[in-house]
Amino acid sequence: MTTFQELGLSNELMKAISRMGFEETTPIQAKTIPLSLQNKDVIGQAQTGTGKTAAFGIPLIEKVDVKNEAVQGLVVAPTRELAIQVSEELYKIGAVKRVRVLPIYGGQDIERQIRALKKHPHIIVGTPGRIIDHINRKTLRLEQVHTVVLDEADEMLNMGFIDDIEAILSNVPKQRQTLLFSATMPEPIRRIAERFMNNPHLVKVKAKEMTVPNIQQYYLEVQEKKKFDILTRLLDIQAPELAIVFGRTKRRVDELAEALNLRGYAAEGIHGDLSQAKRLSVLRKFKEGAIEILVATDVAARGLDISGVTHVYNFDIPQDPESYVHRIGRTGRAGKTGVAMTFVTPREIGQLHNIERTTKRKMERMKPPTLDEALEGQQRIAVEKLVNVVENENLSFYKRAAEELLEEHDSVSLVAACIKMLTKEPDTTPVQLTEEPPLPVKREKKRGSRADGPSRERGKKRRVAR
Ligand SMILES: Nc1ncnc2c1ncn2[C@@H]1O[C@H](COP(=O)(O)OP(=O)(O)OP(=O)(O)O)[C@@H](O)[C@H]1O
Ligand SMILES: [Mg+2]
Repeated sequence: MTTFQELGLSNELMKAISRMGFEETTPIQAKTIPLSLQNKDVIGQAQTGTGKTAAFGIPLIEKVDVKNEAVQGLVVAPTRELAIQVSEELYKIGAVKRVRVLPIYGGQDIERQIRALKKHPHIIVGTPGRIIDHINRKTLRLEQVHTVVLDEADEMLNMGFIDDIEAILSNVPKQRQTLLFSATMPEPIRRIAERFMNNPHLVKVKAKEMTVPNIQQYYLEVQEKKKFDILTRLLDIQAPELAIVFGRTKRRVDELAEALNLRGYAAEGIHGDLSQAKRLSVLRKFKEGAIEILVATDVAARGLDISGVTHVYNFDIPQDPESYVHRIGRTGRAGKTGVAMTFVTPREIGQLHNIERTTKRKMERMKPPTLDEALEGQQRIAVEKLVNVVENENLSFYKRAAEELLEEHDSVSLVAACIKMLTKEPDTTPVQLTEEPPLPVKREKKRGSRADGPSRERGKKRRVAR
């Protein structure tokens, strides 16, 4: 284990890092921070939730000259939510040093961003489209940028952002450092990376499997028509603290969120067709626990770090192994445990094996639970609630009534009645979901072909809207 002290960081950074509660470096941080501090180009690959943001954020912030008012660092991320989250983490790392960090992304009032850009941020974190917008309007100047980070670089290429990235990089000095981070680095990205980078060091945190060991992975073979009933039974049995349910298309996400609400769950959907304000408010409510289930397309699969996500459900099997790795990586972060459940229709078993081959990890088969098992699950939750009240609350006010009741009824019947009243019986309200055709059988990964409708943003041909 390496401590941050051993990396020779400034006192300002040390103070900020200890305020963030980080004690030791994670492996990717220990391996890449020294290289980045020496201005080397780095391709960093490590499992989800293992601190890649700070791995590029710490050296980036360390190298900022706060007296210089020019933009010195540029971080590019594939989604708006991720740009915001990364900028928040960089802000924390740079809080003591007083580094100014600004997120810029589509869907936010451009005039407001222009005003914020005039306040001389040192670091910009943005999505490709909006960064280009500002470059073209000359409201963002990048001549003094010394470090460029591409977070989730492979996803940006999947989404067809390659031309945008090239355009952005052509506005940044050639003598710069380029850092590329992701949990997955399929071969094509490494080749393309060579074009953007100068003799990059490939740092891969050695792991037997592509996914973290603290996520339990299961699959359930389920007929398309039965998926929804099985999902709600699982929710009743597993009682996740916070859960993310991934669906394949925007329509699917809308329908699932509505159906879950019909059955009494606090769920909301997030996908690329919602307004930015709506996307942010849904995510905020989820983080605060006001909704317990986030239903999402792959737009929420990458990078998002939400503590308390205990379960990920792949209602539809992901289109490619990389997507699987990132989706399930929304749980089991920073050493916590998590559970991932993937539904597979009989015709999609080939895709399941394809995922297992790539991740080098077998998912455990789980039998779909019955309605009785769901009821047992709910009963168990009721019992836990009851025990919790017995052990932790002051019941003196209720004891007299209890004693009177016990004179007329036996204690077992009374407790059974309490449990019955507290148990939420599984809801079987009928719901309507449009059937999704199974994924086509394919061995080769096809890029940029997620069946999630055409993109509305800047409509390039390979771009995927989610
Ligand atoms: N050294 C550390 N000690 C403790 N916690 C850390 C450390 N570094 C990062 N973390 C925390 O771990 C969590 C995951 O970090 P981060 O989001 O950077 O992961 P990631 O590797 O980028 O994952 P993904 O591949 O999903 O994007 C965050 O909450 C972060 O604050
Ligand atoms: Mg990340």
